[in-house]
Amino acid sequence: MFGTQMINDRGHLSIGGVDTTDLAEEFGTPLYVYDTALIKNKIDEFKHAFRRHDGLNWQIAYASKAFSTIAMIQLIEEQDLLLDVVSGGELYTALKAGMAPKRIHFHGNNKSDAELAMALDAKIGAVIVDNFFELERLESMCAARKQTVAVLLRVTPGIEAHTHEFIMTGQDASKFGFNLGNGMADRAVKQALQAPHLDLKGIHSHIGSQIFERDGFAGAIRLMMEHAYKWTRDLAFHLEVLNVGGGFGIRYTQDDQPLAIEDYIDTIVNTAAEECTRYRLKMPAIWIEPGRSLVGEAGTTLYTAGASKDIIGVRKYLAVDGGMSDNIRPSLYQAQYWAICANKAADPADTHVSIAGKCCESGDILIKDAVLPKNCGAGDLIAVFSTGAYGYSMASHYNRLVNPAVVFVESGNATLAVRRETYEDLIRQDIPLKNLSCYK
Ligand SMILES: Cc1ncc(COP(=O)(O)O)c(C=O)c1O
Ligand SMILES: N[C@@H](CCCC[NH3+])C(=O)O
Repeated sequence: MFGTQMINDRGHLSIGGVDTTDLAEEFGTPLYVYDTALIKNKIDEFKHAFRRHDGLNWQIAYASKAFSTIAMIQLIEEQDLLLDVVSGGELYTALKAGMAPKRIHFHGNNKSDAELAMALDAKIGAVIVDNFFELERLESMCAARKQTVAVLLRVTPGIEAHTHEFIMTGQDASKFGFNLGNGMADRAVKQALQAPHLDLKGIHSHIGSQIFERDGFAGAIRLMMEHAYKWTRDLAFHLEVLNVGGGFGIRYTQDDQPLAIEDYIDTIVNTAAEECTRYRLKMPAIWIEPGRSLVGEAGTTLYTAGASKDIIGVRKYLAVDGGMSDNIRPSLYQAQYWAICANKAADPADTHVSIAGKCCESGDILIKDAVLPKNCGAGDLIAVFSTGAYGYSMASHYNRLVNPAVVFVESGNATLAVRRETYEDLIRQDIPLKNLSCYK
């Protein structure tokens, strides 16, 4: 179990000192429950890992794509982190939450003019430029506004991180960034240096997500520093910032063994320092952008079990009141999760079942091989762990299911952070046929 999760004296799972059966009763299911103390602990672990490196200039920006709501961003601001956004919607949420614009960085491989204008209007801290199209547009938009903006260039180091192919981003064939290997990044640096309204601070790479090994980070940094050396020598460009993105792995199942946060940070900082010594470069500021590793383990989804189907000798299904609409990751990446029966948490888990979602897709299976107590069935509460990242943020309305509520729990208190959608919310943007002029 993670953070403040424990089995209380009623034999129930409790999180943040709150019994999950009480949460289900008060807020309904499906329900995303966030252990905010655990989020703060993770933030502290990252800060501590950096502070061990004396004299290092560092920054942590939370990648809000992992879980972006007003309350979450306010928690991030309160913890003194920076914020990454990748769309106008994420930027809007951040600004509405009161995040200081200077502390926001804007990513994305296809930012629209409207999104760039929104970022420039707000005077955000930095734009991470992904491609030549954006580089040119950003310079001309800034010129028209007589405004300068700090930029990093996203580079693709040509590293295949050991993770699911859908969440690898550092390989040569990636849709993201300027390739280091084929001269694209060199041209981008030259072009950015010549752009009078772009203040080139450094480079950024993000090699992928849910990474359990050091090699990918170290390899990417070596390649980036080799190029930084060439840019210093040939273009008199000194790298102020080396942003190595996010991607730090977390525990979804009991078999997962991610590195300690310190290990990731030590690898990053030590590799950068070694390369600076090798090339006689000044150590750049090290920026990171964790998403999953800050919020993933802090999130638990509570479902109520309903129908079951026992195909003797094949498989037993237990269906819950949510599914791929609140957690697309099992269907999209074959992601594995761990679940327990939250109201029978002290009972021995000895029966293999497939926890099925309620969407009209055979692939809507949350956990193919869960192990639950024998008598866990209709009406029981199922807790799926580590759903805090890319669950709520990737939720859909498939089958017109409403998005679940989100509650934050801490020190025995539970507070609603996002209301459950209503059926009325589902049809709010719909326009009746009789009002469609083309139909008349
Ligand atoms: C550019 C960038 N930064 C940061 C992240 C956050 O990654 P993670 O949630 O794996 O830490 C992502 C997502 O993978 C990303 O694309
Ligand atoms: N959404 C993905 C990770 C991609 C993150 C963005 N680059 C996941 O759930 O694992």
